[in-house]
Amino acid sequence: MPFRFGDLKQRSRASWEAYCRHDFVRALGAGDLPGPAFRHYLQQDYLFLIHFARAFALAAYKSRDLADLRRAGDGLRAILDVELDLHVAYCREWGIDEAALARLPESRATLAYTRYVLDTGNRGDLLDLHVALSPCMIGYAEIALWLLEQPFTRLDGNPYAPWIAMYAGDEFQQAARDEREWVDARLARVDAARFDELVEIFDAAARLEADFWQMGLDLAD
Ligand SMILES: Cc1ncc(C[n+]2csc(CCO)c2C)c(N)n1
Repeated sequence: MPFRFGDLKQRSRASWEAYCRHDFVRALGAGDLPGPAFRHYLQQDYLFLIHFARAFALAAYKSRDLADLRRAGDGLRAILDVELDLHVAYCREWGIDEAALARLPESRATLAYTRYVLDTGNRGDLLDLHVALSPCMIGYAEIALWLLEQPFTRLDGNPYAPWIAMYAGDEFQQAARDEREWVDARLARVDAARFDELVEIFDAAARLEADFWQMGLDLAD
């Protein structure tokens, strides 16, 4: 049986659940996440996105054919032209201006996660890097859809409703599906020993995503 993305989730179930069902996520859905926790998360996410963009540049470097090179280039451009602009606008609504973002000290959770992804890509190949990126790329899309199904989620008067709508929206859902397809196609060709290595990377990245939410809740530096 060829391996698929779902097998990565299955093998890392505890870490994946801890990430996707985190208290921060539930509070976003219920609309009762304290404002300072969201603001702290947003600020650190700005720094996260900058390193994430670098990871796509690394994916370009690690690409062996034009299709993968284009995919990496498109991902990098999407972060620079769409994601970061949206993020800065979102921060402004939450009273954080861009000059303040540029001066932010990086939290340990941001440092750990982003540098782990970059190191994984540096020492490994393009599949290692994509597996390290997949909890971010695919997890947020799953989280947004899950929230829309939960009885505790309310959208009326929820200050986080635009956040949920953005990740539940067609553009993000399509990007997540594309990523999943790419990973599925590559996983279909790996043996069990190689899959074990990839599970280790996936599990670490999922744990680091959960730590990122926790950093927001704890206002941790
Ligand atoms: C900690 C953290 N993890 C995941 C995302 C979500 N995300 C970041 S870039 C991207 C798609 C590429 O354009 C997605 C889905 C985030 N914002 N912050």
